[in-house]
Amino acid sequence: MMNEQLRGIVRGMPKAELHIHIEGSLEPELIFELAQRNAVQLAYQSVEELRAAYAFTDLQSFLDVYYAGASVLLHEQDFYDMTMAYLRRAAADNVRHAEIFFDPQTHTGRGVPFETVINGIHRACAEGPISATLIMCFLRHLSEEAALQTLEMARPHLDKIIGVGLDSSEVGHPPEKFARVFAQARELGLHLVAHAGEEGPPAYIHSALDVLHVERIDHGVRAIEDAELTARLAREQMALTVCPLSNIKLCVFGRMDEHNLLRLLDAGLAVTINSDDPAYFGGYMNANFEAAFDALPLGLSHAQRLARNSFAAAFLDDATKQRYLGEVDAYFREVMP
Ligand code: HPA
Ligand SMILES: [Zn+2]
Repeated sequence: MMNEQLRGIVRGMPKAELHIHIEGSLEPELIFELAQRNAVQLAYQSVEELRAAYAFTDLQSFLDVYYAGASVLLHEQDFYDMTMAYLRRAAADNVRHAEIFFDPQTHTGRGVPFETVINGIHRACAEGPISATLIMCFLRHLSEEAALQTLEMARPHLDKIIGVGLDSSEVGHPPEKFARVFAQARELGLHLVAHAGEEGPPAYIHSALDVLHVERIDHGVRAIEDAELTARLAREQMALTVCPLSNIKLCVFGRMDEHNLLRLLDAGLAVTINSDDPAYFGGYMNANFEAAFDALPLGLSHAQRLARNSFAAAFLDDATKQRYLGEVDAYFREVMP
């Protein structure tokens, strides 16, 4: 258990969030409010009954509930309200900058127009209390053809996204399946990331790097099973966007004191801490930091390193990045005993 002084420092430090699915920030209360507003019938009778369904055994058991929750999003204002609620909550945790994933296919598959989704989310980012940019994710359980069509739909909106990512059911859907769509996104000058090594094997991290040419690995915790890969990730300072509470809720690790976050840091990897789907996994950024710091022997120097890593791995221009890194260092000079 960390001491209260360190807890205060970790809560107050400036940080960036690089792994947040905006649909995963939809709180049960807002799901019910939107269901009522839009006359959508849910399979759950109450907020309590919905929350009771948040007992996951693996990634797929979560995704089934997560896609059901997203079914209440119909109008641009719904996407705006969801995103604004997240940005306000992140600001309260001293998140200065967020790079937000969204899953257009979850909505276009239900007949919601692509522009309804992106315009609502983007307008909230433009008006919200913190800096925020968007990464469009392809659902890997669907075909590469469907991903290519989604990239086509995004073409008139390229000024609203900074990159593309890959999420949903990992095992059985390796990065190679999306080689052509990532090549096209790269041609368009978009940043590239992919979920890899959450439930999938280290081989998926290799192919995310070598076939898709990603610039960050989302999760990546299974890298540690491959010593050569671990050494490469350290050598290349390839950022991992680790999500501690997510990993426990989805049973990637049995308990937080078994999480390999500190082992990854000790191996020299560019680890960051993130919330993934905060409405479903028990907390936003500071809850993730506190859960990790409570269970693992992490100290002040780790806190500073994690805060620095989050800005260093962000898709920001160099001057902005240096300004945030300077802000982190100034904060730690101030609080250092
Ligand atoms: O943690 C995740 N993994 C894969 N897909 C997802 N979609 C939302 N969260 C996740
Ligand atoms: Zn994720």
